[in-house]
Amino acid sequence: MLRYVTTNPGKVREAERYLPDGSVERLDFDYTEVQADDLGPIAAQGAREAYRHADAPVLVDDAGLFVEGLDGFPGPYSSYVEETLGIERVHEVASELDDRRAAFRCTLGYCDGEGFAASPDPVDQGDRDAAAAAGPDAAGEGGSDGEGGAAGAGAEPLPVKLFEGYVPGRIVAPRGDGGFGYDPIFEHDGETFAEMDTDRKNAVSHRGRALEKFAEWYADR
Ligand SMILES: O=c1[nH]c(=O)c2ncn([C@@H]3O[C@H](COP(=O)(O)OP(=O)(O)OP(=O)(O)O)[C@@H](O)[C@H]3O)c2[nH]1
Repeated sequence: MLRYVTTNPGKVREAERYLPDGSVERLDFDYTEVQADDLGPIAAQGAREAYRHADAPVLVDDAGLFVEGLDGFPGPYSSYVEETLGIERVHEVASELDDRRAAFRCTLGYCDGEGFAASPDPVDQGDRDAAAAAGPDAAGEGGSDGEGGAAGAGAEPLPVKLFEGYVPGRIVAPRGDGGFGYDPIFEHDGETFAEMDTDRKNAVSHRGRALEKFAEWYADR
């Protein structure tokens, strides 16, 4: 059984659509988020910590909103900024900007305590190029994020497989009641994410893109 590791029920609601019924359960575990200017190392280290905690295969979901006119802020700090400033104030700050383009990014980190057979990097390079404005290069493959392992100095870190998704949009005044987090102020293709139902959001969202890549790899592995 795969554990989808998050304290955020909104993420699980979206993820369930991609994973076969009964194959996944939520693990409400608040892993340590290392300080990094990118999501990859946070998801990788989180996956290792969650795997050690669960002693079972885990999938960690680290996400963030990258505002172009703010050089990618809040990015990896999105959760903290949502809790402290709140999304209305993020919108106020963004409304002062000439450039209100933004992107959501999601990095999934999978760890089952085993190594992975050599395979093409599941991170879609095209997505990454398109995301140039949305933050620094994020993803890599198992163990390539440079994090230390838990087993002690000199030990190999537990391998982690990363899957990344990205969606472009722009910051607008809040609209809509659905979704969670920054959804009301993030517009993609004329609609905010909070105006979309879960299926429609999944079809275009950063999390949907990352989950699609993960689900395909997971089914074939
Ligand atoms: O409008 C949104 N639509 C999304 O699809 C989305 N995905 C993430 N977020 C927000 O970005 C931060 C991520 O932080 P985050 O990855 O650390 O997650 P989190 O703290 O909510 O839970 P956990 O999974 O870490 O336990 C938090 O503020 C989330 O609300 C989103 N906002």
